[in-house]
Amino acid sequence: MLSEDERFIVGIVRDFVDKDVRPVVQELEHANTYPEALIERMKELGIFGLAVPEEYGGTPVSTSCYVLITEELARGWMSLAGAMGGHTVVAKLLLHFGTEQQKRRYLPKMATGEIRATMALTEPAGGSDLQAMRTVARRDGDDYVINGAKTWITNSRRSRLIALLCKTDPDAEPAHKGISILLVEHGPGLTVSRDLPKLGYKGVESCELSFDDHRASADSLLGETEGNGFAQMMKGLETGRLQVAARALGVGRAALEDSLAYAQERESFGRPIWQHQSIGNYLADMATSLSAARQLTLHAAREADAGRRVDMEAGMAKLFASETAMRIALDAVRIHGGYGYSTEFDVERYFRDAPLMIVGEGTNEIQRNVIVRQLVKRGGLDV
Ligand SMILES: CC(C)(COP(=O)(O)OP(=O)(O)OC[C@H]1O[C@@H](n2cnc3c(N)ncnc32)[C@H](O)[C@@H]1OP(=O)(O)O)[C@@H](O)C(=O)NCCC(=O)NCCSC(=O)C1=CCCCC1
Repeated sequence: MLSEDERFIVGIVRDFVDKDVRPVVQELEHANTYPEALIERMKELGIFGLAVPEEYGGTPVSTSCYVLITEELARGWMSLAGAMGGHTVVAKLLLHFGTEQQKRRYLPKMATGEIRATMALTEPAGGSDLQAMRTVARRDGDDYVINGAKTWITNSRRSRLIALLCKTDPDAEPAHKGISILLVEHGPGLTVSRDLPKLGYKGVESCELSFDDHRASADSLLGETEGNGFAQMMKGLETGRLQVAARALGVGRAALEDSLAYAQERESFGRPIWQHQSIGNYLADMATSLSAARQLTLHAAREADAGRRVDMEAGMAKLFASETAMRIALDAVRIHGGYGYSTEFDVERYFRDAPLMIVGEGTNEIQRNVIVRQLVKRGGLDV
C-alpha cells in the first residue's frame, strides 16, 4: 500500500514521462543518444535518491513505490529505467553493508545524482556462474591492486562509483568466501575498453572495463571484512531483479496501451479491429498477464519492505514479468501489422527492449534455479 506522498511521486514521474520523455524518445533511441537532459530532470525529481535515507539527503520510498516509479520510467523508455537501476542497487549495498564513513562519503552525493554509481559483476568469460569470476584484487600495503575485466557495465563512463565484485582470496573454499565488493573509482589502470553494440537498450552505454594494476585503497572494501561480497551482492540483486521486473511491466504496459489505442482507431472489414475476436483476444490476454505480472512484482516488493529475503519472489517476478513483456511486445507487433515492424512506431522498440529483461540481471534460467532451490529449502510455497 503506497502512502499519499508515494502516490504523488509516482504521479509526478508519470507526468514527466508523458510530457518530457515520450515526445523525444524516438529521436534519442534511433540516434542512440545518451539522454543527458532527461537524466538531469530525473536528478531534479529525486529519482537518484529513492533508496537513500533522509539523513543522507535522499527521498526514500518503499520498494513498492520504487517498482511503480521504475514501471513508469520504462513505459516511456526502458533505457531511462536502466540508467538508474544499478545506481539504486549500489545505494542499497552501501546502506546495508557500508561503513559509516563510506555512507557519508557517497550517499549524499548519490542522492542528488552528482555521484552516479554502477555495479560490475559479469565478466567476458561468464556471467551466470559468479563464483567462477577471474577478476582479482590483491592486497599491497594500504592498497588493493586489481586485475581483470568486466563486461555489460551500464553507465560505465558516467558512473564515478563502481561496486566491483572481485576475488580478494582466489584460493578460498568455497569460492564465494573469497569474494568481496570494492568501491572503485576511475583512475590509472582502469579503462573503459569497449562499448557493446546492442539490439535494444539504446542511448545508455553498456561497456567493457579493463583493470590493469588498478589501485584502490584498502578502505574501499565494502564493510569491514573481506569475503562477504558474494552474499552482499546476492542481496543487492534482489532489488536489481525487482527493478528488472518493473522495467518489463513498463515495456509491457506501453505495448498494451499503444495496441489498445491502435485497435480502436484502425478499421478493417468495416469495423475497428479490436472488434475482431482474434485481436480482442490478444488485448484481453495482454492485459490479464500484465496484471498478473504486476501482482507478482508488488507481492515481492511488499515482502522486501517487510525485511524478508526475497530472492525467490524477486526471481519469480523477474521471470514472469520479462516473459510476459516479450509476449506482449510480439502481440503488439501482430496487432499493428506492418506498422509494428516500422521504426516510425514505438512498438518495434518494445520488441527490441523486452529481451534484455529475459537475459539481464541473471538469465531466466538462473531465476528458475534460484526459485527451485528456495522451494526445496522452504518446503514449498508459503500459502
Ligand atoms: C544464483 C547464483 C547462480 C549463485 O549460485 P551458487 O550456487 O554459486 O551460490 P549459492 O550456493 O546459491 O550461494 C553462495 C552463498 O551466498 C548466499 N546467498 C545466496 N543468495 C543470497 C541472498 N539472496 N541473500 C543472502 N545470501 C545469499 C548463500 O546462502 C551462500 O552462502 P552460505 O554458503 O550459505 O554461507 C548466482 O551466481 C547468480 O545469481 N548468478 C547470476 C548473476 C547475475 O545475476 N548477473 C547479472 C549482472 S547484471 C547484468 O548482467 C546485466 C544487466 C543489465 C544489462 C545487461 C547485463
